[in-house]
Amino acid sequence: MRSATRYLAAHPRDLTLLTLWSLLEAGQTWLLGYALARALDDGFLAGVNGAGLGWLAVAAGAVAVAAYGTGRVYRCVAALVEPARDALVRRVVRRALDAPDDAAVSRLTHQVEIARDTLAGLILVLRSFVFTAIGALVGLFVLAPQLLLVVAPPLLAGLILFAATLRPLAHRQERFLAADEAVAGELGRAVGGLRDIRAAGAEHRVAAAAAAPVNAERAAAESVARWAGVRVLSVSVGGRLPILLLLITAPWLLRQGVTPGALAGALVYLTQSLLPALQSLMEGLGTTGSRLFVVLRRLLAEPAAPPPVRVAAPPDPYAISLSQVTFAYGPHAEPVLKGLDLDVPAGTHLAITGPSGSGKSTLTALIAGLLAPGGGEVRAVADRVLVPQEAYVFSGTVRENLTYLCPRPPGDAETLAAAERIGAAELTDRIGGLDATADPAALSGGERQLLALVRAYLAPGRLVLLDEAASELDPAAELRAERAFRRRPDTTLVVVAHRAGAAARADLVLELDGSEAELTRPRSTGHRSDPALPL
Ligand SMILES: Nc1ncnc2c1ncn2[C@@H]1O[C@H](COP(=O)(O)OP(=O)(O)OP(=O)(O)O)[C@@H](O)[C@H]1O
Repeated sequence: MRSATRYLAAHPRDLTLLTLWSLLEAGQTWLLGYALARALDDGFLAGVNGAGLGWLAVAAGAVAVAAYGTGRVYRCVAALVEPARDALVRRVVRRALDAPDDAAVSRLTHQVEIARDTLAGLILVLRSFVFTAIGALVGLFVLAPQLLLVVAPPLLAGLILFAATLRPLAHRQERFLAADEAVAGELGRAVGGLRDIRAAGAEHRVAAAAAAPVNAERAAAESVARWAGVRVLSVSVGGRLPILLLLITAPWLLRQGVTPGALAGALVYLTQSLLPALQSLMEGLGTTGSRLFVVLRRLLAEPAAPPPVRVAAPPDPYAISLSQVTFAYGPHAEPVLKGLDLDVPAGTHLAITGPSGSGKSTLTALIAGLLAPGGGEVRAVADRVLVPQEAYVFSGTVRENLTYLCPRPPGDAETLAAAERIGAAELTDRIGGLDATADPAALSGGERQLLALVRAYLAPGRLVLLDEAASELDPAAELRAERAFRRRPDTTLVVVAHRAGAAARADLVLELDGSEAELTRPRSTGHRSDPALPL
């Protein structure tokens, strides 16, 4: 409620327009009863049929004018609701990128649309009730103030009763939904294991376990039904009791000087305007409101953030230092790495090789801090950039794609120079320059990898981890990109390499094989003066 009020307060213009157009509706409500009263008193009952018909024509004209206003109202509601929907979509996408889960697509499509529709419905219903009530109450007062004495008290009592049901009913509906989900979860598990349940003769135990959530759901449903009953009572008190009272007190009202036309007009206000508006309000707030409440809660709930992996700084002169690192993907899984020690001096080019599944990507993820070791310690310099095999290119300009890892965007000359060094200059030209839009689907795997490599080159990381990041480039292009990183000042380069040449070019080679690891220095180095290597 608070965030909805804050949101509406942030859109004063649309809210003002909505109010102004809604006033037309209030005017029509008022005119409907008033014109009928006049048509009777000054027209048909006074024997002047022309005047009666004239007043009825005025009422009909008012309906047409109000219909125009209603059309405008819909536009204002759209202007209010669409930005809310966009904000929700942004939030859902950000959350899905931070912590992807299976429900992200449902949230993005189904739930956001429900939120938008229900929010629009709610604004329409609330607004309609407020303005209809204003129009009807003003009309009653204008016809005869005594009418308000009869109508206002039950109407007020009904509204108070209704307001009192809002919170308890919403809570009970939420409890019911939670109970419903618990039943679905319990039954889902049981259905998945039906064959085993029958084989083990465990039907009674499973049924007993399912009884608790089923009973809880039944109790929750009964509680919702009780409060829904109170809500129906509030419609009767607020919308129907005034009609009854008006009929019962009709003789008294006539004695007080209220005209028959005014009485008929009052009945029109009550039956044609107030009662339907009250019913829509209760229906709207009751069903739509709770739906919105539940959906928004889900959409806005923050996911449980995975605990950050802390990677401490390595001792000098190393960029990476691993001691006795053990890692397995599950408590009962074979360890991928077992007791691995590795010290990589800053400025070194390390190649990690080994057969498929030997743990090369796992090791780079541990160094990058994406995985936490099960045992031992991983230490690495803080500024790191990891380029995975699946290069990520998004629909945006080439410039945005190349520079989005830079805290301060580099100039165009620097960006183009980086593209040139990596060997992507021809590609950026072909796409249409830095301002052209990159279409990820139209680029080949190798082209996407080139863009990701330039992005990593421009990023401030002193430790660059290339996990088969050039696997789709031809050997010459791969060599060029690799050389660019080697020549980049103050850079430690770790390359996961399948090609033999890539390993031969490195200062150090870590060969992984099962849980064994061997660190060697290839014979053909000599392009760089290494600090004392821990071999
Ligand atoms: N998320 C995961 N959950 C469970 N097991 C995984 C997961 N990721 C990798 N593994 C397993 O861990 C082992 C090492 O995988 P990893 O991807 O690190 O090997 P790799 O040497 O990089 O392989 P490749 O050369 O094929 O890319 C493999 O047996 C793999 O099946």
